Amino acid sequence: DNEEESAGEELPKGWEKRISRSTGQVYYLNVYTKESQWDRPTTEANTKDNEKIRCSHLLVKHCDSRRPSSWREERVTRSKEEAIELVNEYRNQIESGQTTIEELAQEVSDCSSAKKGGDLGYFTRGAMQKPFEDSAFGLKVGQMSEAVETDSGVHIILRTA
Ligand SMILES: O=C(CCc1ccccc1)N[C@H](Cc1nc2ccccc2[nH]1)C(=O)O
Repeated sequence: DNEEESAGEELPKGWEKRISRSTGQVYYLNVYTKESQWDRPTTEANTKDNEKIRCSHLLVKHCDSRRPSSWREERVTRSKEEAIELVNEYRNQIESGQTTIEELAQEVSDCSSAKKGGDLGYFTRGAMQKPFEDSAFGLKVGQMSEAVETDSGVHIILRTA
C-alpha cells in the first residue's frame, strides 16, 4: 500500500502482500506460481520456468524399462503390471504410516538415488522425463504422487521442497 511504497519498502517484482485469513499474519504470494511464504521476499518472484523444487522418489523397474537393471538386480524381469502393483502396495504402506518413502526407497528403489532415500535434490523443469516433471511440479510440498510411469519404470514421487 502507499505509505510502504513511499517508505521505499516496495516488494520485489512478482510478489504481493497478503493477510492470512486464519491467523491474521502477513504472508507473501508469488503471483506467477501462486506459492506463498511467510518471509518477506528480497528477490524477484520466480516464474514457472525457473522454479526449483526438490523431490524424493521410489522407482520400480520392469522388463520394458529403458535400463532393466539396477543396484538391486542384474536383470529386472518383472512385468510392468507387476511393477505397478508393487508401487501401489508401497504407496499404501507409506500412506498408512507403516513406513516412509526414504526408508522404503533405500530397500526397494531401482534408482541409484536409493542410497539417499530417493532424494533427487533440487531441479527445474526440463531436467527429468516429462511424465515425472509434470507430476512433480503438480505436487504441493509434502504431497505424494500416484504411480507415475516413465521410460525408466514406475515411480512414487514425494515433493519435499
Ligand atoms: O537417472 C537416474 C539417476 C537419477 C538421480 C538423480 C539425482 C541423484 C541421484 C540419482 N537413475 C535411473 C533411474 C531413474 N529414472 C528416473 C526418471 C526421473 C527421475 C528419477 C529417475 N531415476 C537409473 O538408475 O536407471
